[in-house]
Amino acid sequence: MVTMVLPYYIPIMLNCTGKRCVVVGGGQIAERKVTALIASSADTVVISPLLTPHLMSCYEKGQIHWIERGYREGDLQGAFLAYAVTDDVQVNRAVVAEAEYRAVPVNDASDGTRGSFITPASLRRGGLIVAVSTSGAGPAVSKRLCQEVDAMFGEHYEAYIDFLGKMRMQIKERVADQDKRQRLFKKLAEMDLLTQIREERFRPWSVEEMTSWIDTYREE
Ligand SMILES: C[C@@]1(CC(=O)O)c2cc3[nH]c(cc4nc(cc5[nH]c(cc(n2)[C@H]1CCC(=O)O)[C@@](C)(CC(=O)O)[C@@H]5CCC(=O)O)C(CC(=O)O)=C4CCC(=O)O)c(CCC(=O)O)c3CC(=O)O
Ligand SMILES: NC(=O)C1=CN([C@@H]2O[C@H](COP(=O)(O)OP(=O)(O)OC[C@H]3O[C@@H](n4cnc5c(N)ncnc54)[C@H](O)[C@@H]3O)[C@@H](O)[C@H]2O)C=CC1
Repeated sequence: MVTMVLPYYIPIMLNCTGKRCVVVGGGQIAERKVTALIASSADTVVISPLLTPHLMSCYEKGQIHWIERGYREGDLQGAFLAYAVTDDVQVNRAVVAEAEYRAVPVNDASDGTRGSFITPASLRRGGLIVAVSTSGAGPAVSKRLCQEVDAMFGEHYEAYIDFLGKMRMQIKERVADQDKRQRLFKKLAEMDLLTQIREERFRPWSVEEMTSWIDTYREE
């Protein structure tokens, strides 16, 4: 019998804004990783002798830096995050080795188990992120499951998440007592707004409505 032990991955949400993220390789897979980095306003550096037309247009628009050559040891200096996404397994291995030496988190697209992190399939609704991973066992399945979840979550989730964020801010501003805050957050999470959202009856609250809700429930 073949036994396969998958790594026990820890899911995290990484804030790459303004951070130097180095992508080694400029092909189709690099394109996927770079698209996410650009969206996150990372300081994205692509090292590759060639770029896909899409990556070239990102470069022309000033969305990425491009180092037009093959990878060299030392390229990960000052990196916050690294992706080894060339079609040359040896190069990807060398990138991973340098990343390990420099303690930079690294993704190896040609062998998930070699890098320190893998990329889940994901969907967004404003601040809501749903990420799906199979720990590398079946990336295409991650993609399909994510599409299924995508179909379950209507566009209205964006308004809901926006509402949650604003309410949380109001509660933090107005309620100093830790226990009271906790109770309000719990109450907020329990409110059946999702039914309203699904039935398209959800209407964003005004600040006055938010503060009056807080005042009503803070002493319970
Ligand atoms: C380990 C991981 C490392 C990483 O890249 O982070 C990895 C590795 C590999 N993928 C391979 C193949 C494919 N990958 C996809 C698609 C996606 N792959 C993604 C992630 C990951 N892929 C990480 C694990 C994720 C997890 O399971 O949790 C997604 C989710 C996110 C993204 O890439 O951004 C993205 C969907 C994006 C979307 O939703 O659209 C498809 C399907 C398609 O492209 O339609 C195929 C072909 C079908 C197949 O092979 O299953 C191969 C074999 C290469 C070869 O043949 O040599 C390897 C190498 C290996 O097996 O280690
Ligand atoms: N993680 C994933 O979802 C998937 C991963 N893969 C893996 O990812 C690898 C890359 O796939 P694609 O992007 O489709 O390949 P591709 O052939 O489109 O692109 C390869 C890129 O690597 C660059 N490159 C080659 N040697 C280099 C070097 N020494 N230094 C810097 N850049 C160099 C090339 O210029 C090219 O831009 C595949 O070989 C495969 O192992 C493949 C499919 C899915």
